[in-house]
Formats: sequence, C-alpha cells, structure tokens
Amino acid sequence: MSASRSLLEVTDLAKHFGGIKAVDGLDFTVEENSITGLIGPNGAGKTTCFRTIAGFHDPDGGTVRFDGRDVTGADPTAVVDAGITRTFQEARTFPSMTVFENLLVGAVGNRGEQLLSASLGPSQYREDERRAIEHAEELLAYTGLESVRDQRASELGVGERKLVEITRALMTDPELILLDEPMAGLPRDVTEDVIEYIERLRRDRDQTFLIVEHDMDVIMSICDRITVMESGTDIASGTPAEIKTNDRVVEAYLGADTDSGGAA
Ligand SMILES: Nc1ncnc2c1ncn2[C@@H]1O[C@H](COP(=O)(O)OP(=O)(O)OP(=O)(O)O)[C@@H](O)[C@H]1O
Repeated sequence: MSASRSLLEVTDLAKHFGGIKAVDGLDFTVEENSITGLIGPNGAGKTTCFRTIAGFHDPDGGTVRFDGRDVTGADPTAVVDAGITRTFQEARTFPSMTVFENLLVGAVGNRGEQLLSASLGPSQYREDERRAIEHAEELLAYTGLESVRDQRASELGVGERKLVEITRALMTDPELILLDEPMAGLPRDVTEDVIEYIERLRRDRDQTFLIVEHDMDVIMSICDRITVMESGTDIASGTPAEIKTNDRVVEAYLGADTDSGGAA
C-alpha cells in the first residue's frame, strides 16, 4: 500500500455521563482507504465513541479532526456534510418501502432531515431529487441489487437487507463509513458476502471504514489496523497480528483463545 494519511484523528476524546466515564482520553487514527477496527469488551465505550464522532453526543473533552478539519462537537448534519456516515447495529431499513425507496431516503435520511424540506424551493427540490434518483440507480447497478429494486425491504433476506443498509450510507457520498456491528445476527455465509462487499467498496470506490464488531474472525480478517478500547480509553493499536499477541489486549479482551471468533 502506498504512503497513507490519517483521514480521522481522534485525540484525547472524553464523554462522561454523570460519574460514568464512557470515553476518557481516547486516541486513535483511521488512515485513508483503510478498514480500521474498534474493539473492546462490553461497556468499553465503542458506541459512545461512534455517537460522539457522528455528532449525537457533545464531547466533554478532546478533538475529532476529519480530513484536516476540526469537526469536534459538530451536529449530525454537519458531520454527514463533512463526509462521515454511520450505519446502525439494528437494521434500519424501512420494511414497507422498496429497495429503491430505501436508497432515496438515504440521500437525506442519513442526515436526520425530512425528505421534503420546507426550506427548499420547488426547483431546488426537483434538482436534488433528480440527483438522488440518478445516484440510487447507479448504486443499484453497481451492487447488483437492481434485481430486487422494487421489492419491499421486508421481503429480502437478512444479507440483502444489510447490503441495502450499507448501500444507503453511500447516498450522501461519504469518505468514511462508521459501521456499528455490521455482522450482528448474520449467519456465517451471509457474513462472507458482507465482508466481500466492504472490501469491494474500499477497492473500487476508495471508501474508508471504521468498524465496531464483536466477531473476532471478521475483525482479524478484514481490518488493516485495530484499536482496542477498555474503560473508555485505547489500550493498544496495531495490525491484527500485533493485536492478537499483545499481552494487555489478550488479558483485557481476547482471552487465551483468539481463534474462537466470539470474544464478547
Ligand atoms: N446515554 C447514556 N447514559 C448513561 N450512560 C451511558 C449512556 N450511553 C452509554 N453509557 C454507559 O457508558 C459506558 C460505555 O457504553 P458503550 O455503549 O459506549 O460501550 P460499548 O463498548 O459500545 O459496549 P457494547 O459492546 O456492549 O455495545 C457503559 O457503562 C454504558 O452503560
């Protein structure tokens, strides 16, 4: 891989809930075009970290820099506009909408806005709508989801639903996608499809990923680098091979059997 640069830089990040220091002095970086893992035991602060980066929590300290810009404490819409989109642990597809409609919602839904914004005039709205339709058509062709374009999300299998959800995140043209436990509840053969899709997006479309995931087989096989959290802070960062053999990580999280595929 050629010389990389940090796309996301999290420095001394803190988020406290009363006396609970959910995130406390967290440092890590995500290199451009990498797949980076964020792992750690239950309650380590991974979700709070994601939510703080994505603008759903105001940090109590530290900075988040993205693509050279300070996005610390930016609201969710500004974070999406900066180029960061997040998927959620639980499936967020709209079951009664078609695959195509689910993608269209992603054009604005990922920003937490209404589909029809009252602030837009009719001509601006039509232009945005036209662009969103074109983008959705292009993504359907790219993913092969074209064959289920007009099916309701409720009629899809879990794997296709997950692909729709990740594809919807692409509708706002993010540089960085935060994936929150993308493999949760997926059978093993489907997991392989999702891994392939993430790797393809990185390769073909220069996407960068930060992934929270408890499935260690997935994390160790897909990630270039991994940061391990414990009690709100990073206790190690490195390649999968380095992380697997890091004494502190093995003690805090992985345990003796690093090949079990289920450290949580
Ligand atoms: N909104 C909140 N209010 C109060 N405490 C919270 C809130 N969100 C998280 N916490 C607490 O912060 C700590 C970190 O939680 P968080 O969900 O970020 O951990 P996690 O690493 O994502 O865990 P898991 O792997 O189980 O999802 C926990 O002690 C949790 O109970």
